[in-house]
Amino acid sequence: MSSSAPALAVESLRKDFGPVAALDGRMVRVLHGVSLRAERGAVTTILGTNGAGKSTTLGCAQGLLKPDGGSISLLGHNPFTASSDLRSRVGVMLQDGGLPPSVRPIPLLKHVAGMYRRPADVDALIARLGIDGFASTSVRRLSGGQKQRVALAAALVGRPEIVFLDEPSAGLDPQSRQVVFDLISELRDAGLAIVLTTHLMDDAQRLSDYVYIIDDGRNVAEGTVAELTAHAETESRVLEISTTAELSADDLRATAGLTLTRGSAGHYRITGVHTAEHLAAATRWLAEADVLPTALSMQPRSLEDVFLDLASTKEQSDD
Ligand SMILES: Nc1ncnc2c1ncn2[C@@H]1O[C@H](COP(=O)(O)OP(=O)(O)OP(=O)(O)O)[C@@H](O)[C@H]1O
Repeated sequence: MSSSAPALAVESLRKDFGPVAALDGRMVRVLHGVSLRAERGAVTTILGTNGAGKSTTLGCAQGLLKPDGGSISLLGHNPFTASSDLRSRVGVMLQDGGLPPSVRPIPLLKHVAGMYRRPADVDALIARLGIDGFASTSVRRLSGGQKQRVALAAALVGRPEIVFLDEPSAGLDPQSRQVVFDLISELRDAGLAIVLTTHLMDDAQRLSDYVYIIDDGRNVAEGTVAELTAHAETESRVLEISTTAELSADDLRATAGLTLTRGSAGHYRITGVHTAEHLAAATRWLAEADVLPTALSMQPRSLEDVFLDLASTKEQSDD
């Protein structure tokens, strides 16, 4: 990562909303001091469960919401008071696209490009993202994945120095997803600061140079993917199980601190396997349930496991 000033520096950010009628007209604090940095030439990912405060943090970082405390530097400026000059150096891709429904994608992108002093090569971007394949369809009639590609192109067309991407691969088929991943990697290598929010842990694990996990408006963990999973790797494994039998998380809960989660159909994961005795307890539990799996395998923990652990720790402490 670059040693120069970060493209985005958020320090001890606080944000209140309200007054909230359901709280007798009181204000509600949703950010309690979030801090993060996004470097140039890096993908910085913000992970958090629904309602953790990701959108609020990014709304403040983009100058759309006024913070109630802390500080934000976006390309060296306060985004809430900065001039439109700063906006032209920042790209934003929203989850719902925010695109006008009645226009066709190519005139739209050319129009957006016309608003910038030194736009990207629009035709190259259109070809790269396969937008010419649905050029005659108005935005209203595009599929979710097609809209995503147009929204990504619109965020990049001004050749921003920092770009905010909200779920950039949502709704994309595997081929388009790969195109988007390759483009993000190239832009990162060219020095762009990329701030990513996603619920897709595979995306986060594959793309991120640095990850912040926030929960309930606070930082709970940060590091590279390797740092976040390495410590876990030496301490714990995941037992992956394939079976046609129905396994119940409730039945396992009392067993040696093991946790069962259901993945895709017929696939389960048991986390909390720290020792050989834990593994024996897990297989004993399967035997007692008279389940002979079609496949069993031990895996290192993924970013998703780290994230789920942090989220479940929070749920337990809320009980
Ligand atoms: N205008 C508002 N008034 C009151 N509360 C709000 C407002 N906007 C957001 N909140 C609350 O702030 C908290 C954080 O919301 P935020 O949208 O930032 O979460 P998020 O991490 O982006 O969630 P998601 O993954 O669901 O998009 C939530 O509890 C939400 O209900």
